[in-house]
Amino acid sequence: MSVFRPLLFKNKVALVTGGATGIGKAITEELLSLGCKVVIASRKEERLKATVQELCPNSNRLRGKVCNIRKEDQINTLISSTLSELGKIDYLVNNGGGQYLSPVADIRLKGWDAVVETNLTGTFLMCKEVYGQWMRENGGVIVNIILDTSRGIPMMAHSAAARAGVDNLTKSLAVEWAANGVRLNTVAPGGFIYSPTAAANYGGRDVFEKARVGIPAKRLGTTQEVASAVCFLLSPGASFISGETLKVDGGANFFPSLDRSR
Ligand SMILES: CCCCC/C=C/C(=O)SCCNC(=O)CCNC(=O)[C@H](O)C(C)(C)COP(=O)(O)OP(=O)(O)OC[C@H]1O[C@@H](n2cnc3c(N)ncnc32)[C@H](O)[C@@H]1OP(=O)(O)O
Ligand SMILES: NC(=O)C1=CN([C@@H]2O[C@H](COP(=O)(O)OP(=O)(O)OC[C@H]3O[C@@H](n4cnc5c(N)ncnc54)[C@H](OP(=O)(O)O)[C@@H]3O)[C@@H](O)[C@H]2O)C=CC1
Repeated sequence: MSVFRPLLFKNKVALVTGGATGIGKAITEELLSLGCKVVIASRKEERLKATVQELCPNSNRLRGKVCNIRKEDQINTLISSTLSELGKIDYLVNNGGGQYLSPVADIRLKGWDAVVETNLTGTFLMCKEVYGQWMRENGGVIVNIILDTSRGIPMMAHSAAARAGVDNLTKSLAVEWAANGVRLNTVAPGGFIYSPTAAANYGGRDVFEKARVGIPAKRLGTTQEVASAVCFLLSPGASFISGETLKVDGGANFFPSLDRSR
């Protein structure tokens, strides 16, 4: 059940990358329930179609658009087609991203570049394009999803470096674009938010279950718990918050026994 007041969100237009699965899908569901129109964008068309069919089969309040955030021309088209169909973009959620597990010594340059392009460069391009085409003149709110990198992330060093870059980029943009009415914040889920798609990338649910011991609450986080944080930061309730990083980790960051290398 949503904790937000729909009046604050009604008829807002939101663009959510990676919005067809996992955390992005929970954000999409929450925004739809609040009355937003939502565009979800990612690489795999079949996932987009399935989510549109599941969440909004009989209305065009939810649209799926294929876009690889590593491709500048595809981002340009995503933003321009959203604006021509829906007339505005009030909210951008840069949630699409990911990585693979590897010790640093085994990461090849091509793999490093793929992860940095996906997570850091992709977020930079999305922010720059939505600002240039809409938010510079009209304002808006951006939330960037990262990983909590505050203690480094062994086996995911490429992604940790890229996400720390996103966190810092967010702070610079929050200052540069404040006078244009644009707010940006970062949400940092702490490692273990269970979703079937996330688990599939890392060998199944067991990998996530093993993390319970390192979480003070002794449970995994849910995708809805990340979505709530995102919607708070999008809402007018956060209208004087910009450049901040909000961890959603059940306090795990303060729990020293967490062994992140497993
Ligand atoms: C332990 C639990 C952690 C929980 C916390 C985190 C959770 C999450 O983040 S959940 C989100 C999970 N979802 C994803 O990670 C999906 C998105 N990920 C990807 O798409 C890939 O990991 C990507 C970012 C690297 C992009 O892959 P792809 O489009 O396939 O990239 P390329 O074809 O350009 O490959 C480039 C290069 O990258 C290396 N590489 C890619 N995958 C792997 C792998 N599984 N193992 C080792 N190396 C990999 C490799 O060098 C590739 O080049 P080639 O060797 O020539 O193929
Ligand atoms: N689950 C967790 O414990 C945590 C997750 N996160 C982060 O949260 C975000 C969502 O992850 P989660 O929902 O768990 O996992 P998912 O694998 O379900 O989500 C990743 C999404 O990103 C999309 N995506 C990946 N690469 C690209 C690309 N190049 N262009 C466009 N879209 C892309 C994927 O769609 P497609 O493959 O169709 O392109 C997919 O929808 C990610 O950034 C993840 O790293 C952070 C901390 C913890």
